[in-house]
Amino acid sequence: MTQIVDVRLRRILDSRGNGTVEADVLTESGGFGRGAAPSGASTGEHEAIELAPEEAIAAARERAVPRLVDEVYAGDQRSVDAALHAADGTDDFSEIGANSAVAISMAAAKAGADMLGAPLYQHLGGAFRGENFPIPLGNVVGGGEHAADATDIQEFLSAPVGAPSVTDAVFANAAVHGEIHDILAERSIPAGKGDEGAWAPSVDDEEAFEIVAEATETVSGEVGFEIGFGLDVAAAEMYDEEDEEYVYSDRTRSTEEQIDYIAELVSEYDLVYVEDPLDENDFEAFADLTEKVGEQTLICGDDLFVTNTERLSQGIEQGSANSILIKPNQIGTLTDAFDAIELATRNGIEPVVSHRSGETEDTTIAHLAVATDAPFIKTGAAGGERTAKLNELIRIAEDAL
Ligand SMILES: C=C(OP(=O)(O)O)C(=O)O
Ligand SMILES: [Mg+2]
Repeated sequence: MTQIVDVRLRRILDSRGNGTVEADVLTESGGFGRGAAPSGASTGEHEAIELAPEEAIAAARERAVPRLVDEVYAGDQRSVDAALHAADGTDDFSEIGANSAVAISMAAAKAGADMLGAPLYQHLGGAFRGENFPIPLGNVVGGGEHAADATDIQEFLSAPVGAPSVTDAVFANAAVHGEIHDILAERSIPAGKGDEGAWAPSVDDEEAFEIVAEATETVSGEVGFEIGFGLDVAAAEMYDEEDEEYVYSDRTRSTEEQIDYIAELVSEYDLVYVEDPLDENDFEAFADLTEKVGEQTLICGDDLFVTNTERLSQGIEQGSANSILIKPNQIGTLTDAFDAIELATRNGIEPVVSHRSGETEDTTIAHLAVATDAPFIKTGAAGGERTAKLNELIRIAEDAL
């Protein structure tokens, strides 16, 4: 019933106005699924390879489509993703592009769900998925690779950890985003937005901490539940490999100083989450920091792990982190993303399902987070390609009751 009979690929726009790959998968009995690849700006060195969309589409048409059409069932996700790996033949999707692979993988999952008449989260998670909903981490102030002349730290993330429901949490993050707009106006600080819709004011990190702490406290008082905040430092982007130091606008920090700095920030601001506080190849420094503050906060590996089970296994062995970011396009298929989540969960590592800075209206990650019972999802606070996922979470929560 779910045998794939057609795969169509096209180039569409992403939220940065760049081209990306969209896939349609059709099945024998009329099932239909559509998936679109996101794209990173602060990409990890060890991610699967994104090709130019035209190149990825041509390669996938030649190598992957013949292995899928009349060969594989869309309802059997592991077979779909195994066919994509076989078609590519490398370990980083450098032949067909991780952008083609992830678009097809997500489209096939949706076609499978369509045929079964189940919502995607149900198809992926099955009857025994958990009953929890992810807490959304909302990017409210940012800079780094996502905005010029703004903060050194890439993302300041509102974290409504006390929200009674996913809907309350989504609206709380939007309120924090709005409150920050007001604070910036009061201080006469002009602010455009970065790639993910976060405010990108020309302030130093210290002032950004002050503003985000004030905004989360104010909104928390208004809504009556706890809203903390966290960071994506994206430290690999500021690490100078030759001089072995972290380069900030106003100073540099050695690895030891960076560890101490982050530990101080965790205590001072009660941070609930810190992503990529250190360089993407420094499993050891990550372990030192996790040893120091892992009881108080989540130390999350994004560029460190790149959703890759081999790198995650090394991190587990060395105690490098207690959380992992999950980005399906970093590894190329939903199966690989699921395997990373499963390995993490089995080892007490909290998975955070995540968008990319370049996004589309695709909502697969909202379903993936619910299907896998992930405790967090990072998918922005405002902006159409971000609210696509947040609004889908609200619908899923209503549907799942
Ligand atoms: C979402 C992120 O940014 P990008 O997609 O640019 O890697 C991130 O670093 O977590
Ligand atoms: Mg990151």
